[in-house]
Amino acid sequence: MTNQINELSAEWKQLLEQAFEARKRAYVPYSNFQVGAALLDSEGGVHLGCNVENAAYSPTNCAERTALHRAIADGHQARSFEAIAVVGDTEAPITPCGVCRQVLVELCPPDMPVIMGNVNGDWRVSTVAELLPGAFSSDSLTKEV
Ligand SMILES: O=c1ccn([C@H]2C[C@H](O)[C@@H](CO)O2)c(=O)[nH]1
Ligand SMILES: [Zn+2]
Repeated sequence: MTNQINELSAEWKQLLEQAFEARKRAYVPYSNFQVGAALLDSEGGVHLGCNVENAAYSPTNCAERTALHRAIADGHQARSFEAIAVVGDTEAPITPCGVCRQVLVELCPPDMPVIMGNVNGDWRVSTVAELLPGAFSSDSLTKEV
């Protein structure tokens, strides 16, 4: 089920708008598919990301990971984030790829909202844990011996 943008809280609406702006910076000579992300930190700061592609394809960085890694590099603590918005030109609201879901699980709280939108203003919200059920995470590496 999707919703229209005017039903969002003001904070999430603003985050989606920032993701929409970040999308314009995408470097996408191969797919021509622009994606933007905006990550809200615990102090109210916003970290923008766009997808950055590569001729060798696999080094391509998605918008979500650009924003997350940028925030970590700027000194923010893993799992201190409050929300992320992502926007792409998809028919339904864009949905993060599997690699980004794994990175979201690593760096964000499990109940953190992921606000997914498209350029038409459709949106839906899920949480990090809902997007990757049964995730392999840091917990999986801790075993009593
Ligand atoms: O949630 C998504 C889905 C795709 N992409 C990028 C990767 C690639 O550059 C292009 C096409 O898959 O879109 C993102 O940045 N985020
Ligand atoms: Zn991705």
